[in-house]
Amino acid sequence: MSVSSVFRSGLFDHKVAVVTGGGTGIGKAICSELLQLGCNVVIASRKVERLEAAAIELKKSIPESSSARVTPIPCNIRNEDEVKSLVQLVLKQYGRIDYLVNNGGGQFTSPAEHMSNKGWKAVIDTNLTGTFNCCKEVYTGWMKENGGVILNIIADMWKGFPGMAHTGAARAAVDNLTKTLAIEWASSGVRVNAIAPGTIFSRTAMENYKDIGPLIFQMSIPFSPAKRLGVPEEISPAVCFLLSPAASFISGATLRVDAGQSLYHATWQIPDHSAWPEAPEGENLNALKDLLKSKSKL
Ligand SMILES: CCC/C=C/C(=O)SCCNC(=O)CCNC(=O)[C@H](O)C(C)(C)COP(=O)([O-])OP(=O)([O-])OC[C@H]1O[C@@H](n2cnc3c(N)ncnc32)[C@H](O)[C@@H]1OP(=O)([O-])[O-]
Ligand SMILES: NC(=O)C1=CN([C@@H]2O[C@H](COP(=O)(O)OP(=O)(O)OC[C@H]3O[C@@H](n4cnc5c(N)ncnc54)[C@H](OP(=O)(O)O)[C@@H]3O)[C@@H](O)[C@H]2O)C=CC1
Repeated sequence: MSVSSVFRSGLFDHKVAVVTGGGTGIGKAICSELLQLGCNVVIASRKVERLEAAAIELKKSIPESSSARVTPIPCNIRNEDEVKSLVQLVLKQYGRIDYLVNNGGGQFTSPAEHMSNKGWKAVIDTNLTGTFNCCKEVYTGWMKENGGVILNIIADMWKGFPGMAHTGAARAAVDNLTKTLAIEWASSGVRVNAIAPGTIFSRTAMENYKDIGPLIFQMSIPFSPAKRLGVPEEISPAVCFLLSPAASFISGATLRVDAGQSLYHATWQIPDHSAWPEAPEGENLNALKDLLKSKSKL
């Protein structure tokens, strides 16, 4: 199927997408684009007022000719019962769930040694267990019999995630979960993929880090090969592509949408130290010592 025939207004007419964290940042950009393509969108997250305000704003994305609707449903993805009731409510209201976008998530910054057990669990429960809860309920409630597409938003954790060990571990696990579910659920006609964004600026993402938020995002700029931050509107097109029939042969894949950030150097600074064990004695170490001596003379 050619791209030009797929990406037109009405591509997702009468389809239904559930987007967790759909009221802010990346999630909101995804919902805006899906609505423009005719998709009905359910936005689900914890903060009711913010969710309802976002739904009102998102309605403006709906073309006049479209019958698409946006519905806010409060849900904490960490809570299995709340996820079950989310899926039941969507099926009652819309009768189908074609797409699930697991975008809701996040973390706080902390060196691993200072992370409390509660903080660790909060991040693992949100990003890993929350994603699993949503996948499982949407699959058993609808996609097992009817097919569909699942898209998991993960992160740039390819070189570990110093300063955010909990989220690095959770997102790597979701990368693996994506592959497992792509195979287990293939026979139901369900495709499962992931997107790993680079550093993506939005006001809400920055505010999550309170006072250090502006610094975290500013300091990331030199670490991007693009020498700028991404914005949510640079993630949503990739999401729509992977949900669309243009990606009908893509499953179990993780697409890095990061301007090459994951291939470039990392922000974590390792201070100079002499804590590492000495290299083994021998001609190579001697040659290395000679090299360092001659370097120090320069
Ligand atoms: C930078 C570039 C990359 C950007 C990537 C992005 O994702 S940007 C998008 C970013 N967007 C998001 O991240 C949005 C969503 N993120 C969130 O809602 C939170 O980050 C959450 C996932 C930790 C859940 O939090 P919650 O309050 O619902 O959870 P809770 O009440 O169940 O347990 C909380 C426990 O966690 C701990 N703890 C929490 N904060 C801190 C901290 N600052 N300091 C230290 N510790 C902290 C603490 O132990 C606390 O327990 P306590 O000591 O209070 O008894
Ligand atoms: N911005 C970036 O640089 C990057 C972001 N990401 C990931 O992309 C996703 C979107 O982040 P972004 O838009 O940038 O930041 P935001 O902080 O704007 O979005 C996070 C969203 O997740 C929702 N959320 C958090 N916890 C839960 C929960 N327990 N149940 C339901 N919803 C929840 C929040 O809504 P509410 O508070 O109402 O629950 C919010 O809408 C997140 O998973 C994030 O970690 C990954 C890599 C980089």
